[in-house]
Amino acid sequence: MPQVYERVALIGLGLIASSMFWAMKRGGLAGEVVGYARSAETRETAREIGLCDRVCDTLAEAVEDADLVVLCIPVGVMGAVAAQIAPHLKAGATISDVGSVKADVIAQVAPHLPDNVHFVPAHPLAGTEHSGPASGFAELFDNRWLLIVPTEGTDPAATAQLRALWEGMGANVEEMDAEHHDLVLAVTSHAPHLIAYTMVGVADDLRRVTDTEVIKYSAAGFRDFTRIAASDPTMWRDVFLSNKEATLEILGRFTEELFALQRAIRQGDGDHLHDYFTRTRAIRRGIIEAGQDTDAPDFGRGGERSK
Ligand SMILES: NC(=O)c1ccc[n+]([C@@H]2O[C@H](COP(=O)([O-])OP(=O)(O)OC[C@H]3O[C@@H](n4cnc5c(N)ncnc54)[C@H](O)[C@@H]3O)[C@@H](O)[C@H]2O)c1
Ligand SMILES: O=C(O)C(=O)C[C@]1(C(=O)O)C=C[C@@H](O)C=C1
Repeated sequence: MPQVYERVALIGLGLIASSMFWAMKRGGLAGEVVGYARSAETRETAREIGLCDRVCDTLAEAVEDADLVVLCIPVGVMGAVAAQIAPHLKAGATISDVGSVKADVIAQVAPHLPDNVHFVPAHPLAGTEHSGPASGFAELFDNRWLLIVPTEGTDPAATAQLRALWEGMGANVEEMDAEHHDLVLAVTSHAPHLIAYTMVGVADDLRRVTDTEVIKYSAAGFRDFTRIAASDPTMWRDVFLSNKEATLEILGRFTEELFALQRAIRQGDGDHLHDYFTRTRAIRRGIIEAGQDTDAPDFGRGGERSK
């Protein structure tokens, strides 16, 4: 695979940045990858495990001379970090991010960037419940979606170059506008995480009250919830505060459906329950019959997976 950028700077050395580093190395996609982490402890770990060709102690040192700077930090601090790096960016550089929310991140970051750089926001639809510099792996983005969310005036050549990088890291790339992205992700990722956090919290409260062994004897369905509910608290606090409107919209709809199911159970309305579960089963079967990985929905835009 040919080199796509001469020098890449990764800001924040957690799950996504470390996976990007290993994926770029696997594909020979960057000449040099430098990294910056806020805490000395993370920088030390990064140096120990060989994460990044060079680990920098300051933001300024990391971004100067970088052809691509990727913000791999929680969405709540994107604006503050953009303000700090802005004076040190190289003319012509591309600035991107991997944040789980797009409209708010664009609103935070764009005003700080000088006119002589390109801003190309992006979001990989791939992750795990783990975080930190040692949690990344080269295969994380293989055959997963990467959504590029161009802003007004985003340079097509800069977008094409970023697309080539993500394709080189194994992802299938599509473009989407920020508002649509945030609504889709509220349905497919943000609300499900909040529901998982709630379910695990309820089970834990129940365990404390009754002293039964809810956690110990948890069945497979609940275990899946506990995996999701183990995700990083800072990242998810920021996601909900940042994608407030779309998440509240979806949670409102969710609550209405939940009340309807609650009423059906109370009234012994088996037909309602059966019809509902038949409809949801058909959705999953439809996805499988269409030959799509359930991890990579098509977002109703006719997008075909290229691999
Ligand atoms: N984890 C996932 O499943 C996933 C998937 C796709 C996108 N994302 C997005 O990617 C971004 C990074 O997530 P992650 O999972 O790699 O998180 P992580 O917790 O593994 O890493 C985040 C890193 O950012 C650093 N950081 C926090 N505040 C900072 C600041 N003010 N200045 C500099 N560094 C700071 C942390 O110290 C940490 O090293 C987030 O915006 C998240 O929404 C996460
Ligand atoms: O697989 C997981 O553990 C994830 O939570 C990954 C997941 C998701 O919800 O699918 C989480 C947040 C993202 O922004 C993208 C992907």
